[in-house]
Amino acid sequence: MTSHLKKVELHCHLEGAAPPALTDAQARKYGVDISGELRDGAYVWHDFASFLECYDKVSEVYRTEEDYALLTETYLDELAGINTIYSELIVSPDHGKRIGLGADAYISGICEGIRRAREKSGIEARLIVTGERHFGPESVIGAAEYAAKAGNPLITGFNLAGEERMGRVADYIRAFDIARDAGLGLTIHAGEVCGAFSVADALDAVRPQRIGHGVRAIEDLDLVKRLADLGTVLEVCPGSNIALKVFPDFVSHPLRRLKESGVRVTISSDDPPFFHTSLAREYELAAGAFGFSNTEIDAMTRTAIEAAFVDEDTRKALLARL
Ligand SMILES: Nc1ncnc2[nH]cnc12
Ligand SMILES: [Zn+2]
Repeated sequence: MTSHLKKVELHCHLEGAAPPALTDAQARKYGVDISGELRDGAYVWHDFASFLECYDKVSEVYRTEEDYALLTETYLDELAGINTIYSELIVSPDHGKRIGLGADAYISGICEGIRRAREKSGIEARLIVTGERHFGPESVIGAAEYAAKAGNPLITGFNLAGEERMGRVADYIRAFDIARDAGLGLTIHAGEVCGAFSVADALDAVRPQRIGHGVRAIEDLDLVKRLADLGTVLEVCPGSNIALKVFPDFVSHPLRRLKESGVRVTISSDDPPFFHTSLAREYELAAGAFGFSNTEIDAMTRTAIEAAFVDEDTRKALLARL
């Protein structure tokens, strides 16, 4: 049983956390036909590409600052309700721009949601601005420039998400240089849809502190040793990996092998309702499907706090709450 454990999440896409019932209400409010993407209370997709399309379409029904405040508050309230003390939300100012809301209002709504949730439960949250590979390298540079110039203390990291099969990490070095120079923490989606080469690419081109997923590093044991030696933290999302068929089942999922090889691993939910999961379920899977003891799970949560993109005072306070 893990319900009593304190929890931390480093990898959750904000729009990917949108509860289907809320999305349905939003679609009705704006008169958007979302029946192709949302049916019988579940999001509809059949592979990684159609998942990304579904994600982008769902995002389109969140249109105002208040919509984003509500979405953020709703998700953080859910996390706080399962004893989560810290959450990093992956956000995409490009989505704000695409719906005509604009990046500033998009971020401002999200920050209001964080403020409301923190006031109720004390949950801490930070934002990881992401560029989306499938929006092209120029847009990724734009996202990095936005994050760097925002001067928003809640924006503490930069990520690269989206279609991993589009381009190589080296094509995005400029964006990461901008983010690094601004003092942002760096993480990259790699080794999810693409194999070990993609994780090696991320280390060679950028050397981020963390990697989103990274689980297909298991295909190259020298690379696994490199990750362990560097202390790179993996944001592992087992439920997402199984839903997207990165691995056929939990028995073949490499979370335990990576941990036992000395790689620093953490657990997150990625896009919970899209993958029929939740952070609560991911912690239960860690105990059930992967057989970790509560002490081992607490150690992963501690690793997540150690790797969180926060100032040292906040890190100390979070460690004290564990
Ligand atoms: N699992 C995932 N991989 C890459 N990009 C994403 N955007 C939302 N979820 C994602
Ligand atoms: Zn992700």
